[in-house]
Amino acid sequence: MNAAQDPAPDGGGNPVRGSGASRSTGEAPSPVPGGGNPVRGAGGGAGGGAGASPALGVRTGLGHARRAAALAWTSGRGHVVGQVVLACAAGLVPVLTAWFTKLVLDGLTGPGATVSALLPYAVALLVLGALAGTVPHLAGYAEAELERRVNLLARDRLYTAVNRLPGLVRLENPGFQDRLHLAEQASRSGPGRLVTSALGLAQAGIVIGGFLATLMTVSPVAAGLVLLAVVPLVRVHLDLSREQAAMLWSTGHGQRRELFFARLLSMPHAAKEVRLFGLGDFFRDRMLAELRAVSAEQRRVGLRQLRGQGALALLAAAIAGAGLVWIIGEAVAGRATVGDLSVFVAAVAGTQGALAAGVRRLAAAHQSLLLFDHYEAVRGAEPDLSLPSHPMAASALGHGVELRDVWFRYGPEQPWILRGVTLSIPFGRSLALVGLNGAGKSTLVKLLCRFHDPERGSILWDGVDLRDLDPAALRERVGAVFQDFGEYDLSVAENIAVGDLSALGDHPRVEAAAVRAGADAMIRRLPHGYDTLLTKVFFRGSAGDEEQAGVTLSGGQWQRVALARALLRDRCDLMILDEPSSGLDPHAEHEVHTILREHRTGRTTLLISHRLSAVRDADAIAVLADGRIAELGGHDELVRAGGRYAELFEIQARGYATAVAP
Ligand SMILES: Nc1ncnc2c1ncn2[C@@H]1O[C@H](COP(=O)(O)OP(=O)(O)OP(=O)(O)O)[C@@H](O)[C@H]1O
Repeated sequence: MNAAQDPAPDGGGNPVRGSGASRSTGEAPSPVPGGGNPVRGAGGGAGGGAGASPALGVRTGLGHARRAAALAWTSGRGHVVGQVVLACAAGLVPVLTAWFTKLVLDGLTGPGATVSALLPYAVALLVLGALAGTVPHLAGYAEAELERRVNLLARDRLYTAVNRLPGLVRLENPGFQDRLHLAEQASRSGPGRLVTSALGLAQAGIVIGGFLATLMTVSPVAAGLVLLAVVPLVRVHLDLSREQAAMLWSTGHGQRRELFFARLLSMPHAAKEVRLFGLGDFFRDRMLAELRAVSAEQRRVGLRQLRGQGALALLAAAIAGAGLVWIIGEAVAGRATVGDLSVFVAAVAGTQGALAAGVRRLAAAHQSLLLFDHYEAVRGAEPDLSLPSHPMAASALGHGVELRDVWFRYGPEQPWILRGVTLSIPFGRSLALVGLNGAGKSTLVKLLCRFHDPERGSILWDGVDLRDLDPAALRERVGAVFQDFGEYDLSVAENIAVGDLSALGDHPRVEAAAVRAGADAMIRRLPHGYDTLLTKVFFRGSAGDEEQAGVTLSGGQWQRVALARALLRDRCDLMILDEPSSGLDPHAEHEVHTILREHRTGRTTLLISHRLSAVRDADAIAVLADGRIAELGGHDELVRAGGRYAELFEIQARGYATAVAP
C-alpha cells in the first residue's frame, strides 16, 4: 500500500478523547482515523456523504497544478531549482553515454584507431558514469527534502483552513471528514510529487528527444515507429491512474471502518466490553469483512493494471525485437556501423524506458492532482456559518441572553430537534435546563456557543442576534463544561490552562482554578502534581523516561479537571455547565455543587443536569420536551404545578426515600 492509500497513518492514541466514552452523548458517530473514540462511534460506520468519485476538468486540473507548483516553490525554491538541474542531467546522461559509446566503437572499428584519439571519449564516458551513479541519489534526496518542506507548509495551510471554520457543521459531516482525510494525504506528498512528476516528465522528454534525434541519424523509420508506441502508452496509463484514484475514493469508507474495528479490538476504552460481552470475534469478523471488500476492489484495479502493463511490456518487446533484427540486417549489409547498432540498441531501450517512466510520472501527477482536488476543496471550504461582513464585538453581558422561537435540526433531511424554543437567561441569574435523553439540551448549548445557527428564530445577546457577532469574540465571553469535554494527552496544568491559553505557565492562576473546582488536593497527590501527564501515550517504557509515564484519571477526576478548565474563565459572562457532576461521587458532587452555587451567585449561568437535586436552587428551571419549553418556573412552583418536572422529581425523590426507608 503506498502513502496515498494509507488510511490512517496515526495508529496512535487520540490526542483528545471525548469524555463519557460509554455515555450516550447524542453525537453522531465519528470513527474518524485519529479522531473520535471508537467506543462512542460504535453505533455505526462513517455514514454517507462521500458522493461520487472525483473527476477533474482540464481547466481545474491546470489550476490545481499551478497552485501545487506555487506551493512547492514557496516551500523550497532552492530545492525546486536543484531538482530541475538534476532532472536535466539525468535526462542527458543516457543520451550522451550512448553517443560517446558509438564514437568509441566507430573509432575502434574505423581506420587508424589510437588510444590518444579515443581518450577524450573514454574520459567523457567516465564522467558520465560517475554522474549516472550519483545523480539518482542526489535527485532522491532533493525529492524527499522537497516533499518534507511541502508537507510542512501544506499541513499548516490545511489546518489553518480547518481552524477557520467557525462552526461544527462541516466537521460533523462524514463526507467532509472523508475529504479532509484525503486532503491530508494530498498535503503530505501531493504538491511535492506533482513537481517531481513534472520534472520526471521533463527528464523523460529530454531522454526521448535526445534518443529520437539520435535515432533519426540512424533511421527516421525506426524513430517514427518508437514514437507511434507513445500514444497507447499514455492513454492506458492515464485510464489506469483515473481508476486508481476512483478506487482510493471508493474504498475510503471501508478503510476507515476497517480501522475503526481494528482499534476497537486494541483500545483500552473498548477492551472491557469487548471482553465481557465476548465481542472480539464479532468485531474481528466485521474488520475482516471490510478489509476483504477493500482488498477485492484493490485487486480488481490491480489486475486491470497488470493486464494493461503486461500488454504494454509485450508491445515494447515486439518493437525492440523487430528493430534489432532490422538494424542487424542493415549492419550485415554494410549500411550501418557497429556504433550505429550500439546507439540503436541503447536508443530503443532508453526511449522505451523513459517512455514508461514518463507515463508513470504522468499517471502519478494525474493521481496527485485528483488528491490535490480534495486539499483545495477543504482549503476553499466556505465558512459553515454565515459571517457578517462587519461583525459586532460581543459586549459584556448587561441584560441577558434570549432565545426567540428557535427552530433547529442537524440537516434538511433530519428531524427537528428544537421546535420553537423561547427562553431567556437574565443577566446574573441561573437557569437550569432539564429534559429526557435526546430532548435537545446539548444541542441548545451548541447554538448558544454558535457552533450552529438556528434554522428559524434567533438567539440574542443583550438584544443583538448572535449572527451579527464575531463568533470568536462571543466565545471568549462564554465558559463551558461540555458533557463530552476534552481529555487531552497533556499535563494536568496544561489540561486546565487550555480553558484560557493566557494562563499557560501561570501556575497560580491554574492552581486557583483547580482549588475552585475542588481538584487541587487530588492533583497534588499525583506523582508530579500539576506537571503529571494525563496520558500514557508518550511513555516508551525506557529508563529515564518516567516523566513521560503519565497516569490515567478516573471519570470523576477528569470531570474536576474539566471544571477547573471552565472556572479558569472566571470573568466570563455566560457559564454553561452541561452535566458538570455526572461522574462524581456523592461527596464530590455535593462539594462541586456548593462551589458552583457560590460561583453562580450574580453570574449568568445555564446548568444542565439530570440530578434534579442539583438544579433545584437555580433561579429558574426550564423543562425541554418535544422541542419546546414545556414548563418554566422555580422548583417549588414546578413541583406544585404537578407537571413533567414534578413527575421527574418525584421519581428521583422516591428512589432515595425507598432506599432509606426502614
Ligand atoms: N451532530 C449531530 N447530528 C445529527 N443529530 C444529532 C447530532 N447531535 C445530536 N443529534 C441528535 O439530536 C438529538 C438531541 O441530542 P442532544 O445531545 O441535544 O440531547 P440531550 O438532551 O443533550 O440528551 P442527553 O440528556 O442524553 O444528553 C438526539 O436525537 C441526537 O441524536
